Amino acid sequence: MWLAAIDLVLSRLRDAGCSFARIKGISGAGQQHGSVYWSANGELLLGALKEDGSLVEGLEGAFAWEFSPNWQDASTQAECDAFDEVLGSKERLAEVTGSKAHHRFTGPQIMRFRKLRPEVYRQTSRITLVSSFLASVFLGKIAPFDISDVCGMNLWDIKAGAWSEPLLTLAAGSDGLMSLRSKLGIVREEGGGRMGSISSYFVKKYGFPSDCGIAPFTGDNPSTILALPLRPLDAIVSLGTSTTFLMSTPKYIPDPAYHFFNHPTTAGLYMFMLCYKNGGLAREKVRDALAPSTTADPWDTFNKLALATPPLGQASQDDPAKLELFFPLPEIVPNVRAGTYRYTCASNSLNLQESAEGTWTPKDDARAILESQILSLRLRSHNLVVSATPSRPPQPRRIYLVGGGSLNPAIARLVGEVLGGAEGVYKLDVGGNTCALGGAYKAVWAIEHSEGESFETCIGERWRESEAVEKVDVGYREEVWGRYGDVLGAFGEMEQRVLAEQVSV
Ligand SMILES: Nc1ncnc2c1ncn2[C@@H]1O[C@H](COP(=O)(O)OP(=O)(O)O)[C@@H](O)[C@H]1O
Ligand SMILES: O=C(CO)[C@@H](O)[C@H](O)COP(=O)(O)O
Repeated sequence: MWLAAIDLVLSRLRDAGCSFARIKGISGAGQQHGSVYWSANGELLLGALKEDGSLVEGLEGAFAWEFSPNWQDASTQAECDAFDEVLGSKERLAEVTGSKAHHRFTGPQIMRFRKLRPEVYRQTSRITLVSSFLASVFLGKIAPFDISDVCGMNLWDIKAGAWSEPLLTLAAGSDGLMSLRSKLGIVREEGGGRMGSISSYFVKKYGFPSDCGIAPFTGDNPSTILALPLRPLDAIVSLGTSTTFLMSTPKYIPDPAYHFFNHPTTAGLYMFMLCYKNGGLAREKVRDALAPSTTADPWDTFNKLALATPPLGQASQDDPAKLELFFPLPEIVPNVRAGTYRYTCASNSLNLQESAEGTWTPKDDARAILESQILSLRLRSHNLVVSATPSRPPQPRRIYLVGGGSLNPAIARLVGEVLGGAEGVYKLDVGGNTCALGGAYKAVWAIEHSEGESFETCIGERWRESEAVEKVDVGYREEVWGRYGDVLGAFGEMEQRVLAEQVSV
C-alpha cells in the first residue's frame, strides 16, 4: 500500500504539472515507531528497479513480512515489562533512551515480532523504521536510521550516541545481539546533508535530476517541529487523530511520563513530546452524543456548549469542580484501560471524589473533555517551561495549533484558558499537512545550509510569518489560568487513583 502510494502521489504531481527537474533535494516524514522487515533480496531489488514497472512490481519479494506494526498497536505489555526491568527501572530506561517502555516503540515491537514469528524474523535481513523505509525507496538502497526517529525505539542510548547492548540483547533473545545489530544497521548522526542521489527509477520515470539529493527522513512528530522556525519555549499542539505536544529544548530531563528525542536537525538540542491516543476521535465521540448541529458545521453544538459551560463546570467557585478522563481507547499517558472516569473536587484540589453514576450529562462532557485533554498537557509540561516575560508565570511563550482540530475556535480558546501562552495561541496555517511541510523544509536546510547554519536561521530567513500563522486566542488569562492551576493536583491524583484501581482489579 505504501509503495503504491508513492507512485500514486508522484504520478498525480506529474499530472498536475510539477516540474520534478527543478527539485534539488528530498526529505520526508514517516509515522513514528512502525517497522518494516526486508528480505535478503530487498536491497538488491531496490537497486534494480525498472522505470517501466511500478514500485509494487519491482519490489515483489523485497520484504520478509508484508505488514508493518504501527503506533496504535498495544499488544506488547509483556515486552514492555521486560524493557522497563532490564536496566533496573522504567526511570533508568527513560534516562537512557528518552522514554520508558511503550507498546508502540519499535524495540518491544521487534521483540514480540521475533517471538511470534521466529522464522520470519530469522529470514529478515534488515529492519527499517517507516521513515528510513521511505528514504530507502528514494535512495535505491537501505537508508540508515535518522538520529531523531531512532529515539522512538527504546533501543538507542541517547547520551552515549550508540545502540544500547542490554536492550538489543533483550529484543534479540536467543537469536543474539549480533544478528539484531546487523538487521538494524547504522544510525546517521547528522540530521542534514545528503545520504546519496535519488534512485534512477525516479529519474527515468518522473524526471527528477540525477543529482537530486536524498536527505535523512524523520518521524512525523520531529518533522512537525520543523514546519516553522520554532523558538525555545514555543510549543506545538498537534490536534490530529492523536494529540501530541511538542517543544524543542536544550534541557534533557527524561521522565517515564513523557518522551525525549534527539532534535531532528540540531545536535545538543532535544525534542520533548507527549502523545495521546485519545485525541480527535474521542472528541468526535462526545460531539456525536450531543444533539446534531443545526448548521453545516458538525462542531457547532459541541462548541457552543463548550464555551457556554463555566470553567470546570462550576457556576460558582463553591460548587465542586468537575474533572474527567475520557478514553474510548486505552491511553498512553496515563497508561490506563479504555473507560470514562468522572470525579469532582473543591476549587483548591481537596476532597477529590468519584462522581456517582448519572450525575453528568453529555452536555457537561463538551467542555470537560477539552479541559481534561489540555490539563494533561499542562500537568506534564510545567517542569519544562519558565517565565517568558517577568509578568507571566512559567508557561509556553507561543502555542501553535496544527492538525484537524486547529480549525476549531472553541478548542483554541480552551487551550489559551487552560495552558496559557504568554504571547498567545496561534494556528499554523500552512495547508493540510504540517509534518509534510516540515519534511520539505528539512530538505531545504539539509541541502542548502551553509557550514554551521542552524535550521532555524536557514528557514527563518525564508519564513514569512504573516502568511503562515494566525493568532486565534490571546492565550494567558490570569484568573482562569490560575483556577486551572489550582486543580492540577487533583487532576494528577485522579489519574493515580484510576491507575491504582486497575492494578488492584
Ligand atoms: N472543525 C474541527 N473541530 C474539531 N476537530 C476537527 C475539526 N475538523 C477536523 N477535526 C478533527 O481532526 C482530526 C483529523 O486531523 P488530522 O490532522 O487530519 O489527523 P491525522 O493526520 O492524525 O490523521 C479528526 O479526528 C477530526 O475530528
Ligand atoms: O506514536 C506517535 C508518536 O509517538 C504518534 O504521534 C504517531 O506518530 C501518529 O501518527 P498519525 O496517526 O498522526 O499518522
